Amino acid sequence: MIEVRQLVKKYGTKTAVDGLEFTVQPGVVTGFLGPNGAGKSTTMRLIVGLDAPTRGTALVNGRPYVQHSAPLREVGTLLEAKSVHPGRTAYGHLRALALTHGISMRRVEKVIELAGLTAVARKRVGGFSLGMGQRLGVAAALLGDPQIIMLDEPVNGLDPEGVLWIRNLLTGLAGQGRTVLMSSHLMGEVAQTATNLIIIGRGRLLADTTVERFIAEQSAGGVKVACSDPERLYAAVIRPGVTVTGTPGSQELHVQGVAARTIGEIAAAHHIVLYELTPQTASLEEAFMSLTGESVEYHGTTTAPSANPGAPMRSMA
Ligand SMILES: Nc1ncnc2c1ncn2[C@@H]1O[C@H](COP(=O)(O)OP(=O)(O)OP(=O)(O)O)[C@@H](O)[C@H]1O
Repeated sequence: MIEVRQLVKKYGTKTAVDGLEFTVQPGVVTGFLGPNGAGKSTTMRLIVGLDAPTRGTALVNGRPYVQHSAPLREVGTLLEAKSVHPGRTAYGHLRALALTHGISMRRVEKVIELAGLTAVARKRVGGFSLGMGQRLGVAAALLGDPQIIMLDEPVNGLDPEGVLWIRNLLTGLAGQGRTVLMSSHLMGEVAQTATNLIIIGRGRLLADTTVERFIAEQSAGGVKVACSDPERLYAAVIRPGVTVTGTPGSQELHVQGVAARTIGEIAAAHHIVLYELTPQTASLEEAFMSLTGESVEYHGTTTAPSANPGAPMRSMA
């Protein structure tokens, strides 16, 4: 378990982490999200004692990281600024780490295999691709067979096979009861891999929830309907509290305030053929954007094209 309590980190006048408070539970993968500069990497560095907090505490398995006698066995980390000597081989790097932590060479072989690095284990790290470097970083994180695994952007640079490997690896580790915290900017990946979510913006906690609940809460909702006679369906479903939008001439309607099941029943009762009946849920990406819009520190200048959501169908009443 990771427990972050009233954590603050200031760099001069800049407050990178501003009173964060959350717990990362064992047994599930927790996604750690936030816009650029939100304070994710700083928080992770504070958790493993690479930086000292200005105030507050970060505990791993009940103690500050530095107080563990064999921290590599407690917490495995992949943080962005991983420095591996380019002249070293993957095996040499892991072997050196293992020797300083009393870890067996059998375990070194095991993590090399687990990370899919067997074919390149005796090659120099300087010639590794970004993806191979990531795999080596993950192998190093797993070396001590830790109960807590914390990975900053683990799928960065990985090809689709590598992304799938990380997904299965992390869910497998969580399934063994370990605590897994991963940061990522790839929302689709987080949605597929994580169960819990911690979202921060400008160093503050914005949400401590589950992926499912977060998407449900942030979704505008409604039901997309395509049918043989939208004007008759409109007349059949409309009542106070119900909004129906659509474009005249189109078979599609967007209905808010009536459950999909009820719309289906109404359509059947009126002998209207339904071609589509889809409850609308936001993607994690859309939900994230709607929550963090205010907290984005670095804005681009591109304007998104208009979504043209369609006009309310008052004229069809
Ligand atoms: N050593 C440092 N000195 C000064 N400011 C820093 C330092 N490290 C981080 N910061 C600042 O603290 C804020 C949080 O940075 P951090 O790297 O933790 O964010 P992040 O959420 O990991 O961002 P990204 O998604 O871009 O990696 C940023 O404004 C950053 O510029």
